[in-house]
Amino acid sequence: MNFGPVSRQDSLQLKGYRHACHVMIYAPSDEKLFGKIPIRYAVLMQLRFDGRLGFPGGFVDPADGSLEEGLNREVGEELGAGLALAESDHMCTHACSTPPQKLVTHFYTKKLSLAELQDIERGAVTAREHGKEVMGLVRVPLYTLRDGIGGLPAFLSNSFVGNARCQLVDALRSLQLVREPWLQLAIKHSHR
Ligand SMILES: O=c1[nH]cnc2c1ncn2[C@@H]1O[C@H](COP(=O)(O)OP(=O)(O)O)[C@@H](O)[C@H]1O
Repeated sequence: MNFGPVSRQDSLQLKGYRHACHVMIYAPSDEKLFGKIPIRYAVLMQLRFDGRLGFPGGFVDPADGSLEEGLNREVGEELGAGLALAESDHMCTHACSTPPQKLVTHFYTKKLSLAELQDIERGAVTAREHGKEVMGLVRVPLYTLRDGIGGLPAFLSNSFVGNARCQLVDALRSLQLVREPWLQLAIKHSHR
């Protein structure tokens, strides 16, 4: 699937496309792995029913009224959390015209405190779609271990749905959650 960037506004004029909205929830963390490797940020993704990784969210129905109302409905079903995501949380939009479906993906990011993010993790196991469409939330390791593979490079080697992998890398870069040289190395050493 080939996704290209498009503005949120222009994407809404596209004919025959379905729209999907997804959100990356993250929080600063001063925790350390094994007491020494800084975690720096907790970043949430989810393991989906199809075995791939993606972000919370989904298709927006015309009945939803707005993209953000659709996103909040999907997030409620998947996480059981009322996040009240708004247009100001929007980060980027991409369109893909490759068959079988014309798709626009809208991506949002939301910074929370670690305590708020942990509340979402706890609540997610009681959400409607837990164990069905969503197999569980996962945190993205942002560090790279000494072997050069463990951590972010190995995580990026997983299978991702749609353009979720690009959304993750772009967000880590633009929000400066991972420093550029480490991000470059992680991409280079991932099995993709
Ligand atoms: O995290 C993501 N980022 C980008 N695209 C995604 C992500 N998750 C799913 N998609 C794509 O968005 C569309 C909607 O998928 P999803 O399974 O989230 O919707 P649904 O829960 O409404 O069925 C699918 O075409 C899928 O390829």
